Amino acid sequence: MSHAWGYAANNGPDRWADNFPIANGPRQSPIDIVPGQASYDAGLKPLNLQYDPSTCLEILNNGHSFQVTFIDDTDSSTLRDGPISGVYRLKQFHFHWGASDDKGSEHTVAGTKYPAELHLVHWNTKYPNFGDAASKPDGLAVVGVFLKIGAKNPNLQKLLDAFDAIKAKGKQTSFANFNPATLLPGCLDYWTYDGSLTTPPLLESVTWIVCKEPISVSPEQMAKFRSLLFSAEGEAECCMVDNYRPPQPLKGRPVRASFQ
Ligand SMILES: CCOC(=O)CCc1ccc(S(N)(=O)=O)cc1
Ligand SMILES: [Zn+2]
Repeated sequence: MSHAWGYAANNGPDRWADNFPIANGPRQSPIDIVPGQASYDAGLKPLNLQYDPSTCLEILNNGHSFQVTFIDDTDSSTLRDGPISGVYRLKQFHFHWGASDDKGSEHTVAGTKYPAELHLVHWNTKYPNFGDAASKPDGLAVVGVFLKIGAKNPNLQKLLDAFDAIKAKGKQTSFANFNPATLLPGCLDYWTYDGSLTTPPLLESVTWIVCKEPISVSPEQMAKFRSLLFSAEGEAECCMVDNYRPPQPLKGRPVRASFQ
């Protein structure tokens, strides 16, 4: 029985290709974004994010990150325009972070790592559901937002205040009326490229939309992220940190910028 994937030496990113050979595919994520090599595309539209807080359902520890899940049976919380065509529905958002403030993001900018990265995961409504969309080259769109050490972020704090109920793997609790738009930066300039899920099954179905401007997180708030556990209740405690995949080869892919 192969052990489940994770971020440890024996099941981490360097071992994922053992069970998921697409890990060495042509459009893997994340990548290092080099601003000087990105092409400004005047045809790229502004992002159109419309989120309804009443679609917010629960917050859970899935053993890899913490995730806030949304009701996605209507077009109440959607992403339109930007680099995509059609309507994509918000399914969930989650984060990746480091054991210290010098690492944690998945995408990097000219080699710079941020302490954390937010992913807002949307699926293309031309397909019947998330699972089906995740297997299509234009099935998913993920908005990435970097977190930078600075002032306490009151909107992030609403998430962190729920952590006592989801400390261990498999724990979940109801989480209502949260507006994910409060986690977006003021400026929605972005880079975009064709990529993949950054965790197994690493499916090459993601249009990545990475915001240039970070949001703030305080050192104390980062410490709260690191208080979550990879481990379940009754298991030896293992702090949830360094749950990020490093940048992958670009393999000739264009990276476009919505700004000059
Ligand atoms: C078909 C089942 O696939 C899944 O459940 C994938 C979930 C999943 C969603 C988003 C991401 S990320 N870090 O690339 O934003 C990784 C994994
Ligand atoms: Zn992610």
